[in-house]
Amino acid sequence: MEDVIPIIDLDKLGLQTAKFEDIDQTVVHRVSKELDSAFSTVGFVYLKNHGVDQQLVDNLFQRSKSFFHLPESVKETYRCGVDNCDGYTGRDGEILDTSARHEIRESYDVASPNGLYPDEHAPEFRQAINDLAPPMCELTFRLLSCMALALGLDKNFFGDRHSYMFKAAEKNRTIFRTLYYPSLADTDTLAGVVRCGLHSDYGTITLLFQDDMGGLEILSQGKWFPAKPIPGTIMINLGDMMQFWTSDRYVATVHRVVVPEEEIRRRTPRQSIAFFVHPDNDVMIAPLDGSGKHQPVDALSYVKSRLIASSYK
Ligand SMILES: O=C(O)CCC(=O)C(=O)O
Ligand SMILES: [Fe+2]
Repeated sequence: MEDVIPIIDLDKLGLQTAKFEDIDQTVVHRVSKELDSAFSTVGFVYLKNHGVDQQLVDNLFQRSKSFFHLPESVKETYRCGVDNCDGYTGRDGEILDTSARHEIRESYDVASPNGLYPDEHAPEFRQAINDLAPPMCELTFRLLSCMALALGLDKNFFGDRHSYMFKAAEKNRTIFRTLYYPSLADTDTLAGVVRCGLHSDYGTITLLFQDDMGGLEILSQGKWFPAKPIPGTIMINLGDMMQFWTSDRYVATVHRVVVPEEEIRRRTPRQSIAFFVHPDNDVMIAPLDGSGKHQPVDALSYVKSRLIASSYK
């Protein structure tokens, strides 16, 4: 199958260059253009040479697995809701595609270093998140600067509107989510059962790590394409709020995670880690070009409306 998702080499824009100010402007310019082109067409990109330490990523995959292997009754004590944005969501706890009968997925969300962590039952989970969060935030700020430049804005335009990213849930709904798709029984292969129903993400951008199982697909120009895992890369996709902000110049592409056809892959659990970047709660999202293409909405009201629509329990 043809590869529709471009790979962008961050080169010196990766975290191996300590300070954003020291980065070669030709690299910033190239990456801005490449992000602009990807976000205005397919809505997804792979980043290579991003500089996020793979050991920190592997560690979070491992610590997450320890949590998800706990008994359901223990995991349920950390249950998440629309208002308390930290915690666990079990199978069918969130239905992203209302035509799906079941979405067989588990997740654990945290919105800040001080949120609800399963310290008693998975003591190393908190540290694993909090080791990976700072590089994720720094990389995000660099990407937001490139996106602002590509749109002819001040380079700090988006960064200034994400100032509480992963700092305080009452001020910003950026979510670090670790996902676990359990082994599926034969009865789970019936029509209408998916690992993750089709949806677009709600925020500005999403940074995603996936294991090597595959199953993520994106809908582009009316066709589904696999977004296969490429080791060492981070997948970035655009969310609805950025689509509104840019008056649909950038597209929040619909995606899903399907149940694998091969039995061996169906029986194998899948894991991924998503960093859902959201603007500060009180930021009004209104088309930057002044067009009336979308109704202005504040970031918090928007995310809450989407959580309610996904019958988040
Ligand atoms: O698990 C994945 O690969 C993607 C999950 C996803 O799209 C989401 O949680 O928004
Ligand atoms: Fe998604």
